[in-house]
Amino acid sequence: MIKIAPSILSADFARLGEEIRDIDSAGADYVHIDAMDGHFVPNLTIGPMIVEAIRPITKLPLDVHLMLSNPDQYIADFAKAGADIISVHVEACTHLHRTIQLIKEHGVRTGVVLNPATPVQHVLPILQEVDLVLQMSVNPGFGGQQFIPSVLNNIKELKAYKEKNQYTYEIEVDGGVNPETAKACVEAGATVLVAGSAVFGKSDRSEAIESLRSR
Ligand SMILES: O=C(CO)[C@@H](O)[C@H](O)COP(=O)(O)O
Ligand SMILES: [Fe+2]
Repeated sequence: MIKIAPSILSADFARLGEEIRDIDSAGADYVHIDAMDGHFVPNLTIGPMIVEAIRPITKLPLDVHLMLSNPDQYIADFAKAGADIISVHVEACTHLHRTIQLIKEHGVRTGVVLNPATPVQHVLPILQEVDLVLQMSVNPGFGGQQFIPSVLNNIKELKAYKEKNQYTYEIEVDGGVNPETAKACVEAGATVLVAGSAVFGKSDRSEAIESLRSR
């Protein structure tokens, strides 16, 4: 069963609580939270205080995608705020293994993220250690961008490596996912689909989530 992780970056922030309750009752599997620092990516968004505020609203796992130049500095804060999964960009981590261990020490599930132009080879040594691999299908920083089809090759490689080594990591795709691009992602091996505009841009969130899941 494919999991759907609506990205609250495209939610109405003035009604964030209601928006999260809405996707929860509409059948979302995770709440995807994009934390951006204005340095690693050219945008500023959500910090641990917002994660803490969201935590009591839903029992869904909070899937926190860190787009920060120095993720180590904030992992404890996001963990204490209630994150269930914390994913860090391989491009931002000088000592990736150490960063992944730090997330584990806080009892949080771990994820590693690849930008569209990052070769899968860059994460192979860490795949044994992570619960999730997040393949970006747009350049990170903004919602509502167009899907980059070349990432499908990365997804296929991640799936093949997982099967060959009998690993259990989830393969999550993030950026420009809609019912059309979702089909290709799932065929390539994606198990979790992040969708911002394709869920929050629609008035009927149940229908939006279902059309992604059934693509
Ligand atoms: O991490 C990011 C963007 O950097 C994403 O999670 C976006 O929020 C996805 O938005 P859509 O492309 O689905 O509108
Ligand atoms: Fe994201």
